[in-house]
Amino acid sequence: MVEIRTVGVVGAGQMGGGIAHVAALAGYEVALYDVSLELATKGIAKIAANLERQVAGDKISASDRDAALARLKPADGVGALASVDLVIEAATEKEEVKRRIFQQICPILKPDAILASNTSSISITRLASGTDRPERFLGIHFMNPVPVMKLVELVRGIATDDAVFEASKAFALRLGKTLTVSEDFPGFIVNRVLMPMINEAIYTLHEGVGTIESIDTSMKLGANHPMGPFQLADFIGLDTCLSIMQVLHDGLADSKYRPCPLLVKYVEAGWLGRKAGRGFYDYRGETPVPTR
Ligand SMILES: CC(=O)CC(=O)SCCNC(=O)CCNC(=O)[C@H](O)C(C)(C)COP(=O)(O)OP(=O)(O)OC[C@H]1O[C@@H](n2cnc3c(N)ncnc32)[C@H](O)[C@@H]1OP(=O)(O)O
Ligand SMILES: NC(=O)C1=CN([C@@H]2O[C@H](COP(=O)(O)OP(=O)(O)OC[C@H]3O[C@@H](n4cnc5c(N)ncnc54)[C@H](OP(=O)(O)O)[C@@H]3O)[C@@H](O)[C@H]2O)C=CC1
Repeated sequence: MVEIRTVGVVGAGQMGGGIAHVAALAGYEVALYDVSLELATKGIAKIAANLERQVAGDKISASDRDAALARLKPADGVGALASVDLVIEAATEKEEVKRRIFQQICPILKPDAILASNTSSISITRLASGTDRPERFLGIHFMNPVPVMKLVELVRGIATDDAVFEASKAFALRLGKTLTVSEDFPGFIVNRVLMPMINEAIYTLHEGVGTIESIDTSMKLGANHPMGPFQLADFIGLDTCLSIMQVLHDGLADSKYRPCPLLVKYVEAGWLGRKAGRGFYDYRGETPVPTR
């Protein structure tokens, strides 16, 4: 069986940071790579703050935190990925961005390194075909926030080796996650179900059926969701939500997946949700205020 000891994470945003966080806590040496050393270093500072939250909440000890931080290194260039056993790509949900990253890193990786994508929706088989290692490529899809959410969806491409799949399974189990396996179709399981719900909430707003607050309250108190659909969309990132809807719409060729024009407008405005300070809510004040 292939053994994973060291991990590289590409993309130091909310998901890459979360993946690096849980991998370091589980004992893996982790290199965190982004377009600049500055962004990778910023990502590690965010992880330190989230580890601190877990110490404050008695979820981990101060020595667990220190040990995890000692295992995390910001990468100064792709060379830092040359010795890792597993790379998890968690960059922006755009196929061309991911393809460019794979072209850039594949020549540097060990020939037997496993390459995984945390994509929310894009075909694993298609991404794999743009690499030098379709047999050693798969989807390892974490949920946000990674340190809190229990699920990891595993997705094999048409060519994924059994040994690679088993090693990835063992890795995710060592992180304490519960696994589901999805076939490689647009949005896999979670986003095939979740994202049309969020998109429908946006249509419900767009058509004037309810306000942002009334729709969020309805779904929290009426369906027991921990966050309303607008809070959740802002949390995920509206650019990511739109990209996922576009993958569902293109890949399944059914008009029921058409992205709501209001979602498109928010993304075009750069109102991408919490990470941008504004989305369906404005986060720049003391408390979030609905933007319509
Ligand atoms: C788009 C995709 O491809 C797939 C996806 O991920 S879809 C999105 C899936 N995620 C969801 O649906 C999240 C839904 N929301 C929730 O479950 C909850 O609102 C939440 C867990 C995010 C926050 O819960 P909350 O009770 O409102 O907030 P809060 O009290 O601040 O946090 C709960 C706990 O999580 C911890 N936490 C939250 N974010 C954290 C982070 N990034 N790192 C570490 N710990 C974190 C907090 O420290 C807190 O721990 P304690 O209970 O020990 O204090
Ligand atoms: N948000 C969510 O709830 C979830 C997202 N995902 C998936 O995880 C992936 C990342 O999402 P998320 O973390 O939310 O997005 P973010 O926007 O928070 O982070 C993406 C990161 O990737 C970086 N990046 C962009 N291009 C490159 C590149 N060429 N090389 C290295 N890094 C790059 C971005 O840098 P810069 O800011 O400079 O562009 C940014 O730091 C996506 O595929 C998404 O679909 C999966 C599960 C849940």
